[in-house]
Amino acid sequence: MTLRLDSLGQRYGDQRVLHDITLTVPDGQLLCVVGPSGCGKSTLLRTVAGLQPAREGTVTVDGTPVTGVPDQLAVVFQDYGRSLFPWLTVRDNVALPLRRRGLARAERRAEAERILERVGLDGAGRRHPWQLSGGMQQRVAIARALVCRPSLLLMDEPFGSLDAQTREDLEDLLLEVHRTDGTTIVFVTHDIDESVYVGDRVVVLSPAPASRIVLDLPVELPGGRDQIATRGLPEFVALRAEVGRAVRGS
Ligand SMILES: Nc1ncnc2c1ncn2[C@@H]1O[C@H](COP(=O)(O)OP(=O)(O)OP(=O)(O)O)[C@@H](O)[C@H]1O
Repeated sequence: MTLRLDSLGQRYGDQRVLHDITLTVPDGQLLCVVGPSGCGKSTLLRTVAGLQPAREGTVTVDGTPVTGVPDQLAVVFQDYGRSLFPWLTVRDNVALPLRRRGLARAERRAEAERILERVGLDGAGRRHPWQLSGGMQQRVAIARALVCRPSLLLMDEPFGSLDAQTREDLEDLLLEVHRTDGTTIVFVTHDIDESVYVGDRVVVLSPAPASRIVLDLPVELPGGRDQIATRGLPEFVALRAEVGRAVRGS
């Protein structure tokens, strides 16, 4: 799916949050959005998700203006603990979005198990979210987002509160999903290293108020991504420095 923002502006009352954001995310691109706290990253995602109407400008998905939650869209939030239903098993949490598809219960469960295996949670389907670690819960949230095979995936600081090892594992899981499914992904993070590691492209927003795009950087790195080797590449270090300078405004 191709996502297009055209002169997008957002405000809350008198507070101008986003200003003149123009951006095209081609089908299958993994775009990272980085910016200081409060610059409007979550607001941007909520607008793309159709949860909040654009105050200025337009958002289109495959040429159609977004007026409500687009079909084929899935969202993963940072706050995985609150996004899962504690009274449902892991498998039923993951299967929930399939209800709208009219699949029979057995089919929903089989599909949920298949996705759980893909995110490395085979065997956890009968447990409840509160019986899992934070990293496992976030895998469940990712599985639930993937179960409907979305064409557009929005992720709002999804790994922000995880320990470093779990975070790296989930970054690699995301890259694997992106490689095999070709999903268009908008990934919000405040972590500069993470943006360069997972992104095909990094967009940096200026500080509040009236945040705008101050850097739009393609990420071209040789070879496949590897947590140790990639982060040591001179190209990676140079891109990280460029994003860092843009975030700091210098
Ligand atoms: N529903 C709302 N009503 C009023 N103001 C809001 C609302 N949501 C966000 N804001 C304000 O808009 C600005 C941008 O918020 P937003 O959450 O989009 O930023 P962010 O870049 O995602 O921040 P962070 O990195 O801290 O999560 C902030 O000043 C915030 O207080």
